[in-house]
Amino acid sequence: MESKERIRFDNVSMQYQTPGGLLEVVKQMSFSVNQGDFISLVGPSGCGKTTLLNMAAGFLKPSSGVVTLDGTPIEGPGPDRGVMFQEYGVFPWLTVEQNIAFGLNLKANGGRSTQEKQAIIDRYLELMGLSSFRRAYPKTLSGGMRQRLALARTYAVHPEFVLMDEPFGALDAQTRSAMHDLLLEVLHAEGKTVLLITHSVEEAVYLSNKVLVISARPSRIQEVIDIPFPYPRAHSLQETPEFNTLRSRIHNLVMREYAAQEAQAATKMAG
Ligand SMILES: Nc1ncnc2c1ncn2[C@@H]1O[C@H](COP(=O)(O)OP(=O)(O)OP(=O)(O)O)[C@@H](O)[C@H]1O
Repeated sequence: MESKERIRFDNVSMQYQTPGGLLEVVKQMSFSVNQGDFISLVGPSGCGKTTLLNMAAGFLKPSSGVVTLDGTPIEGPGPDRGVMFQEYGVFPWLTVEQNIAFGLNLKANGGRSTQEKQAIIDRYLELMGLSSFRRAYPKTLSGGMRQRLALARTYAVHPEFVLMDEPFGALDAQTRSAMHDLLLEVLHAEGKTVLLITHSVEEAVYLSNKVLVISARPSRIQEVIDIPFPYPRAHSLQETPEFNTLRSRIHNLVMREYAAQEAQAATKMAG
């Protein structure tokens, strides 16, 4: 059964004004994000993935076309959409606990009593294994712990949508893998809808129910690949032939687009 459409990119194009002229980044792209989807965007560097995420977040408007949420054009950011960027997105001047509390104390997320807020903070401290570091400052934490704190901050305000731009890129393989499972656990418990940008095809296949391969610029959707594995998922999935078949299929598609983008860049240099 197809679930309800929530976010829709409808014939979206984006051009940026650059010193070298108008750069056509996204071209007439249409796709939907349904309730409960975990969609990964993969594609060559500079193909416009962050641009698309920023449109869903409400930080950017398309040059033409429209991005809607439940049928209404997105006009700006909102507490229903939690955004997590590559940089960890934690405030160095606040303690772990204050970082998690930050979003909860914003007016847009108002309406909760002090006890309710404390219960949410305690729950995420516990879930992310940060309880004994509640009064620590981010600089005293490891990369993985800072990443968990960033996730806790994003989740604490209970956004319906989690929009993530390469959130695990800087982590070592083990921490990354632990973060994947933690993410799947929280999503399973709280039923969120996710858009993730990643350069790791493996990560995309392991986490998503759908992978969008974005083409070289001007970008279109090259292919939408359904990932049929049921949730909850376990690491052993990554050892199966089915997983590897999908991984190499998507990898080949992405490599082709990387090559196309490189060729474009080379032509430009030569011209
Ligand atoms: N505000 C801007 N002004 C001009 N050009 C921009 C602007 N923002 C992005 N670009 C350009 O648009 C293209 C797409 O950028 P975007 O960050 O969306 O790509 P991306 O697919 O997320 O890249 P990466 O995988 O490297 O993070 C890039 O060539 C970038 O330099």
